[in-house]
Amino acid sequence: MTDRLPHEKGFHVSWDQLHRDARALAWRLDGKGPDDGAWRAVVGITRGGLVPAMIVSRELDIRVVDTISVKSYSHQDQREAKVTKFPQAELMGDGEGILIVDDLVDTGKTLELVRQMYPKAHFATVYAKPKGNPLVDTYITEVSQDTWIFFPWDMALQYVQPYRGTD
Ligand SMILES: O=P(O)(O)OC[C@H]1O[C@H](OP(=O)(O)OP(=O)(O)O)[C@H](O)[C@@H]1O
Ligand SMILES: O=c1[nH]c(=O)c2nc[nH]c2[nH]1
Ligand SMILES: [Mg+2]
Repeated sequence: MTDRLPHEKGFHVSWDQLHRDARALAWRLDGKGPDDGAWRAVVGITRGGLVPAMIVSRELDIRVVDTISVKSYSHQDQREAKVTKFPQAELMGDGEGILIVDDLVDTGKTLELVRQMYPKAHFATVYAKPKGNPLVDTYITEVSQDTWIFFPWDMALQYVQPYRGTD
């Protein structure tokens, strides 16, 4: 595929870069929980949030890990998000002391939905675009709205032609 995406820019993230950025996110969150700085649990938003959620839970030694599954549907130009799997209700309460982690926030539709359910949770993403920025409490790197972030699980190493081409 040589056509450009409808986004002007691409931000290609390697596994190594993602690992470093997710670690930086964990360190920023360290000691910031409401109960003597501690967090009760990490909840990853599937699927992209699972990798940073695992890294955060490992760095901060949080052993309680759960997931919430959010599926986005496109109806004409409107994106609508729906929860298809909930985390444990007794664990979550109103979200107090819970770290909810995703790989990125873009339009904010996903976090908007999850925030309505757990208003007291702390929302953390590795990357953020300006539209979704107000919905996230902590993030590491901001990219412009017209940038598409390519994650390592969506990419593979492949041959590219030399800049000057071949004979
Ligand atoms: O701020 P938004 O506009 O809602 O976009 C951000 C969400 O979109 C992507 O997930 P996606 O729904 O593509 O599913 P996936 O994580 O399973 O890949 C990404 O992982 C975020 O969860
Ligand atoms: O891989 C992705 N990159 C993005 O920039 C993005 N925005 C929403 N959903 C996304 N998925
Ligand atoms: Mg996602």
